[in-house]
Amino acid sequence: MKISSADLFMKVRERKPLVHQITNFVTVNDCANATLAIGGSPVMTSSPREVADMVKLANALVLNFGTIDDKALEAMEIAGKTANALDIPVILDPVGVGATSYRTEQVKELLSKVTFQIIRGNASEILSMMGGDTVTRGVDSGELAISNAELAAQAANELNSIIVVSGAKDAVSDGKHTSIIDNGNLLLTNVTGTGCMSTALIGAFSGVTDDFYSAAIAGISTMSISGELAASTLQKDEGTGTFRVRLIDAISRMDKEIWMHEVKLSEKVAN
Ligand SMILES: Nc1ncnc2c1ncn2[C@@H]1O[C@H](COP(=O)(O)OP(=O)(O)OP(=O)(O)O)[C@@H](O)[C@H]1O
Ligand SMILES: Cc1ncsc1CCO
Ligand SMILES: [Mg+2]
Repeated sequence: MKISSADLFMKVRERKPLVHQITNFVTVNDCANATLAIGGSPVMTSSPREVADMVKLANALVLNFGTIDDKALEAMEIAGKTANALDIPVILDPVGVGATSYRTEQVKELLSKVTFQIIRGNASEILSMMGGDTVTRGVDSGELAISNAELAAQAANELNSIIVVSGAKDAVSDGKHTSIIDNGNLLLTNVTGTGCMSTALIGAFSGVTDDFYSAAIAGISTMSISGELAASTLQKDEGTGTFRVRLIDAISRMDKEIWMHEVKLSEKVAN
């Protein structure tokens, strides 16, 4: 598992996958820059009249619930169905699901129409997608009793998708295997969109392989390791603004060697 994720860095930079993202207006620019930094090519378009044509050109599709409205949801359904028909991987970021009934109902609706190869969210969002008691506050995660690894494994079985639960420890599961990534830095929670950007990275890696488990690990671990590296460069008079810029620097410098040196990845077989 470790080796196949490591090999994806070069593949992304060689192939420059086009990652079509229907995403939120808060973090759209950061997601485009994160995609470029890892070697992908972003396109962020959301008109229901255009998305079917755009997704046909794409290597991966990312659907992000951050600022959904009825028009964006219409575009997501069209793009998602088109991608499914063409075997283009679809990745969901269920931002804020659990906070309001609109988000929770609409994500269920979309799940019934579109197949997602990977779903990445924080623990509250993933729990809410399984019908659990909601602890999502706005777009941030609350405290849960269940570990991210257990949650990811259960959600993978229930939702029939590879699940990434991000947090202090990130977990990736296909329901049979669960991997834990013990990288990260608290500063990642003080800059908006680090979760959205990690989903964009997962999209880029999914555009160059059909090993979506390895793509999910590569994407989320790139964000967590880049957070550590960016934090380690901060001087006394620097804060979250500089951190945000250094984060993109670290993503743009990430490669197989750095990743192999920094990643704290453990794999276990669930149940
Ligand atoms: N307590 C923590 N300590 C260290 N790293 C963390 C912590 N919580 C989250 N992270 C890291 O922050 C990144 C984003 O994950 P997070 O769970 O905060 O996403 P999110 O809630 O969807 O964020 P957003 O909605 O702002 O985009 C991941 O790389 C994750 O590992
Ligand atoms: C702050 C915020 N609100 C809606 S989307 C978003 C970006 C982080 O998910
Ligand atoms: Mg999020």
